[in-house]
Amino acid sequence: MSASFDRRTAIKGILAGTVTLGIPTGLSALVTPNEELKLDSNMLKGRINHSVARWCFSDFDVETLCVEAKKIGITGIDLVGPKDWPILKKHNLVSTMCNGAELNLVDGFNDLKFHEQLIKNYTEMIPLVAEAGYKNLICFSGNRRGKTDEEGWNNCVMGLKKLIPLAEKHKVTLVMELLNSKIDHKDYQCDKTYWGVELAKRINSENFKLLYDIYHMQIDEGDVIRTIRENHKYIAHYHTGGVPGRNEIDESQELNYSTIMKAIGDTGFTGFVGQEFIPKQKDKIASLKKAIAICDI
Ligand SMILES: O=C(O)C(=O)CO
Repeated sequence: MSASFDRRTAIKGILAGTVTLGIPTGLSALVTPNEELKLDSNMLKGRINHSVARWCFSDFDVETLCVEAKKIGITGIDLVGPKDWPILKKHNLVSTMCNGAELNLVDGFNDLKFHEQLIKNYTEMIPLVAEAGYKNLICFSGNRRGKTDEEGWNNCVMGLKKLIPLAEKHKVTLVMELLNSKIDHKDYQCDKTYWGVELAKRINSENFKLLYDIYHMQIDEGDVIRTIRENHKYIAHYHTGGVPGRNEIDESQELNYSTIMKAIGDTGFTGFVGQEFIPKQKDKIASLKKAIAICDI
């Protein structure tokens, strides 16, 4: 039996539902760049809830991204604010990680001088998120700027604790993103899982959690699966991205996303995994489709 016959048989099996999608040696290894991957929402196993980060697909308008995302089984769009929520609603998609209350990534809750503006922004945004029926609102530590871990934790606790009663009342979770400070976000303070987890422990509310960005954490600390297993109760959301380069999450990069997804699934996670890679291939939707196939476990 030729290798190409094997591959075609396996692809047919996937389409017929007799071969499992997302196995580590599976779909990504079976589909060459020239072969179209057939994937639609009915073919997914449903153990992972899929979303996609709006900014990575900024070549498309929000409406087009909604249409294309829906076709391949994505049910949420990450990092959109109130202006675009009506478009998502029209397509029955969830705003899975709302944004719009943050100042930016470098000026965050770890610095008292930003608290007045941040508390105003989040106090206005939390009820809007709840009214729209959404759950997660992103926030950032901000850059360290010479602060010790302890100073950063204390300042974040002071600012965030003022918002937690409102978040609890509206059943909205404030989600702080872990970003790497080695390559992409030099000096960002919430750059290691232990730092975010310690903050979550001090805030001690189900309405404060972490966004574990697999791309960023592979760069800054590695040890992805063990870290997820040990800390999943503090994690509300995951982001993907190929390492190095933050491009496609396929065989061109170092992480085994199918295995990571299985580990996430095994923790009983019911939130969303957002694709947050910058597609390098010309057909960006084909890249997104393949990412969903890899993460469908
Ligand atoms: O800007 C980044 O690097 C992010 O991951 C934001 O979500």
